[in-house]
Amino acid sequence: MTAPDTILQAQGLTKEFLGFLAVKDVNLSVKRGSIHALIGPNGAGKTTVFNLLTKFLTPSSGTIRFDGVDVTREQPAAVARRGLVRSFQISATFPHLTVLENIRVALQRRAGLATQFWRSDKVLRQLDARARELIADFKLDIYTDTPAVDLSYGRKRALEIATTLALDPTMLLLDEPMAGMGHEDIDRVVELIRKAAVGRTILMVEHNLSVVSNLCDTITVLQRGEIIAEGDYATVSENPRVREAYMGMEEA
Ligand SMILES: Nc1ncnc2c1ncn2[C@@H]1O[C@H](COP(=O)(O)OP(=O)(O)OP(=O)(O)O)[C@@H](O)[C@H]1O
Repeated sequence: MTAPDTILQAQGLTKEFLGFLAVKDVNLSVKRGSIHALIGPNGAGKTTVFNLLTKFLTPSSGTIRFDGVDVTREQPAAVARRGLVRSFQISATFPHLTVLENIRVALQRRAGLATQFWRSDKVLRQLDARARELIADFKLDIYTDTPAVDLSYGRKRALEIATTLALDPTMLLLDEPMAGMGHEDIDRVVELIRKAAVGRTILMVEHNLSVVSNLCDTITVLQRGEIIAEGDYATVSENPRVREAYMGMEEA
């Protein structure tokens, strides 16, 4: 039975690749409205769990329930329609479209208008208003008419998150949102994620422990495919198994 405040629950999740157990009997509950991180040293199985949860991989055994529904056998697009959306899954940005055009395309997809450009001016004007709101939320105003390809790396990630939010997901899964970013961009994206989390649940795989400590309510630590600790940052960072797993890796 799933507790009502649990939005995503994996039970006994296992993934075997040709005899190698990359994920072993993982039981994970994500609380509705929380920002939850999945961390662990290289090769711990984070990406595999992430791909299992978003249905990009089929589990060897175990179940996944989202919002009270068993989605273990569903296709990625079907779970995305239920509101469990992986950043960059549906919303990859188009490099030669401007910021406004990229967000408009995502909003049109959500509204089911992607192939109906003949829709009334009124509907398109409403989409434009929402697009400009998202652009302002993400502080991309001065880049409204800039092609995505000309944005800095951090702003490109901001645009990608904005296009994902245009789909208005209930739960957002982010795979290493800070990868390859400098300090200034990291601070900006942390704020964006905090904003994106209002009224939503977020699960992220992230290597940057200072980001995790500052942003996440719950942290699940994986090592060799198994959960070795879970709790808030203070709790997991004091756990001897976690300290051992991360020994000498704090700055990684
Ligand atoms: N398609 C695959 N076939 C075989 N082995 C795989 C496959 N995908 C992942 N693995 C193995 O499963 C283990 C877990 O990999 P995974 O990428 O999930 O770890 P990770 O925690 O995301 O690591 P990183 O932090 O380095 O990205 C690794 O040993 C990896 O080599």
